[in-house]
Amino acid sequence: MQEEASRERKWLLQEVEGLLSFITYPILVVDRFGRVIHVNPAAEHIWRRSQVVLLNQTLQDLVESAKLLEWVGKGKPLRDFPVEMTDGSGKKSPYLCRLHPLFINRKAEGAILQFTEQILETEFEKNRKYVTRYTLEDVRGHSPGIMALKEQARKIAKSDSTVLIRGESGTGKEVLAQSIHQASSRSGGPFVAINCAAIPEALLESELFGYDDGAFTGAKKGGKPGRFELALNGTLFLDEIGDMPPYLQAKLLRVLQEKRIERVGGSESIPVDTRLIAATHKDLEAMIVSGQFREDLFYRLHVIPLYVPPLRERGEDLYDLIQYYMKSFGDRLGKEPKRFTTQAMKCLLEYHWPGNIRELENTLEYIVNLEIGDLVTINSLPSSIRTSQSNGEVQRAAAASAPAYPELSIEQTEEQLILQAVQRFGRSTEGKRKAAEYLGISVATLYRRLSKINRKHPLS
Ligand SMILES: Nc1ncnc2c1ncn2[C@@H]1O[C@H](COP(=O)(O)OP(=O)(O)OP(=O)(O)O)[C@@H](O)[C@H]1O
Repeated sequence: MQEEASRERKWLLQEVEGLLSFITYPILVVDRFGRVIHVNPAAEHIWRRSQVVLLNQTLQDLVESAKLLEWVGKGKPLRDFPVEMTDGSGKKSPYLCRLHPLFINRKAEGAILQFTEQILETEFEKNRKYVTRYTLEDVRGHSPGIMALKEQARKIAKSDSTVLIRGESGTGKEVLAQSIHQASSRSGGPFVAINCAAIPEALLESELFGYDDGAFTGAKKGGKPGRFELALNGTLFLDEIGDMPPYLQAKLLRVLQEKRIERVGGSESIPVDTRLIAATHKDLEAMIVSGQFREDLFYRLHVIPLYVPPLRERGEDLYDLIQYYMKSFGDRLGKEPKRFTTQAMKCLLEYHWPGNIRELENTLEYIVNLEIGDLVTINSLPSSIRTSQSNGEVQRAAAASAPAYPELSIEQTEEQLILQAVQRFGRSTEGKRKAAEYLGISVATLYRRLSKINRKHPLS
């Protein structure tokens, strides 16, 4: 068994090395401390150091960005994070970094980093970056909160007013922003996103507004357009707006009022025709009170406020999302969808999902990857969910509220479980199908048991 696992590991490692060698961009795999644990030949080439040498280095030795290491620890993906790197010939150049987090038991333990030289970016890649992946059809869920949100989004998509999307991290704010762009008359134009928390403060201004020739040392010859200009005739998505520094808040307010920008170091006033969608998980009202966020900017952004509810308030959607991700990861990995035991499904349904849909997605990816059998049991779940306090609390609360006396017979317990499941999923045909799956019995058995219960207690 152990030999088998070791063979499998060796095989996997060779596969990974083979795949990495095909990629012409430098790639680093690092652990959560930034220690390099894997590199590809393109990385050896750019730093002109062999794999053995690079494996003894850290991210900080190779890339000039303290913030990048912070993001490795956050476990969130990043696109187009600007960094500076000194290559093997001593030349310092700007690069864009893409980060794919790696998890063990759902804890961020490292990341895969890919670097693209900014000036080497092809036109194709530039355009690809500004294309959306999601439409309103992809905003999954039928809970009242999500149905109302989708309806609101459909209504406001056509207007050009500024939208402020609020909601906890991982609830799908960017998915919603992309969907609004897709449903708008600007859908033929670019969707340009920028994460105000991910871009180092010193670079944020020039990223947003662009810069003119000679604006600062190291500036690209001929200047560079900012994201406002790149989003011409399209939508600009300002993610994590609560992290925008105060001096840029003032500048953004002016741009929103005048609909014109000036590049850093430039004097020309350039008209901008862009719809703005901002998003944040922060409490902006509290930030206004503490002087961290400008009240006038808040009201400029707050024209159309939208709120994406957290997953724990979308009980009706949870079951469908679990099945959806089970199927989608199954398809991706060439595996048949697995069934859940009642106990495992109960645990997932009762968990409080602090990381929202992103956490659910990671959890299902974990299950589909690691579960060898057809049945997902409680032991197949990440330990953090199995042992989570919320589940413990639910169990304790259930135990506390259960009548101490009289004890129920097996038949009565079964009746109760069936009635609770039907109550949870509804009495429609679809609801009964879900209830049967939740209970781990066939639909026919559920119907038989229900008619038996109905005969015994005609009013239940
Ligand atoms: N309604 C949905 N249906 C299916 N998947 C979704 C839905 N909403 C979000 N997701 C998935 O959840 C993940 C997180 O979504 P997204 O990045 O939009 O969240 P966010 O609220 O912008 O997060 P953050 O505040 O951390 O930036 C994505 O991988 C996305 O595919």
